[in-house]
Amino acid sequence: MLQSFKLCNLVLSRSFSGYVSRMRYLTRLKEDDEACREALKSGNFLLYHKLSPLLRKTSSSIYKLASLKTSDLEQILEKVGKDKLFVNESFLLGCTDMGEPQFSLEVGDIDRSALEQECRGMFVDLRKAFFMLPGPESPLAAKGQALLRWHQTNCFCSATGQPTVRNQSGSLRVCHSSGITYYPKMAPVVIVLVSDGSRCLLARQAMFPPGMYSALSGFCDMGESVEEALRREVAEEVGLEVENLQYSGSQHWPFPQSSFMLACHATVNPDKTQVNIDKAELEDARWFTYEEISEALQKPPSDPRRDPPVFWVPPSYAIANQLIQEWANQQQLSRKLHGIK
Ligand SMILES: NC(=O)C1=CN([C@@H]2O[C@H](COP(=O)(O)OP(=O)(O)OC[C@H]3O[C@@H](n4cnc5c(N)ncnc54)[C@H](OP(=O)(O)O)[C@@H]3O)[C@@H](O)[C@H]2O)C=CC1
Ligand SMILES: [Mg+2]
Repeated sequence: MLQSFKLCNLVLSRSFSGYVSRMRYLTRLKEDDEACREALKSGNFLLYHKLSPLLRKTSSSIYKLASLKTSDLEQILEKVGKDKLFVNESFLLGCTDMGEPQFSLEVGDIDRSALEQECRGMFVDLRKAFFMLPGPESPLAAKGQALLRWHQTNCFCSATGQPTVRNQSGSLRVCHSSGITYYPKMAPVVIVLVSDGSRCLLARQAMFPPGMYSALSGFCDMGESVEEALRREVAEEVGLEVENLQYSGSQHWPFPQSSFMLACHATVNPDKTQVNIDKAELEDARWFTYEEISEALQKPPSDPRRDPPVFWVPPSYAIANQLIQEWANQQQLSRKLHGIK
């Protein structure tokens, strides 16, 4: 018993110190241009063509993010007529579990099909890539795109109009004229699954694919807490007052631009569930039963051409799905406790 406890502690402390040293290494790469240039010599590179990540089919016909080593990337660049120093345009993303630095590089000014051929892969729109990639790779693909997009849209100082200059890692941009430093930003968004105890409230915007309903969401206003934003959004969009907020988790969401999703559960008084929809924001909002939700969770997204559309919920990579899943699990448990089938 004692031995297994010691072993467990050893494993934990090893992985902990491994994690800590990786994070310290990344901090150094962010702050020290010279160290980052050195790291580029032994990096792993994710390529994006006009913000679409490069994917590669593995032997088992599964798609993965294509990750190229520095020497391979330099060779490919030379073959497509680009100077190998172009690797220095990359941005630092993180590092692998083995401590190898990872970078993202936009190659949109190089011929797409020549690159696809040389890299034995294909550039895929990020929304499609989310459906194709194994779970843990989607957030990395999104992070790489978000960082590239931020640099592409923050080339000038908003105070002076002068060009901003990146550091080597891409963790910031500086305007040398005003001295202002700009850091990559995400917009905070609250997302909430409202329950009345036995049903949950889902809504759809007119732009959603047919049949898809999701949890309520909205951008935080300047100066608001998560709790304030969440209560306001629910009041604005469906005219209800929520209570008992409970934090569930968070997610970086790249569509259409970088949002930082903060996901919560909340309840309403079961006697005050009449929704009053803000039609400017939402096409519909409805209460769904446990049976409807558990059926939707078990089936893949509906065929968008089906008429009338079938109800479905966001796919598993969206934090809305996590909220809905958690609510269904909690309902299932409480039904079991009360002997309901
Ligand atoms: N991962 C997930 O599970 C989910 C993610 N989301 C994401 O959450 C985000 C917010 O959802 P949504 O319900 O549409 O938000 P809101 O309810 O706040 O409605 C969008 C409104 O906010 C405006 N807006 C756009 N960008 C910003 C910003 N950065 N700050 C403040 N206001 C802004 C828009 O104006 P206009 O368009 O007129 O410029 C629009 O009127 C979206 O990016 C969406 O993709 C939503 C649900 C699930
Ligand atoms: Mg909204």
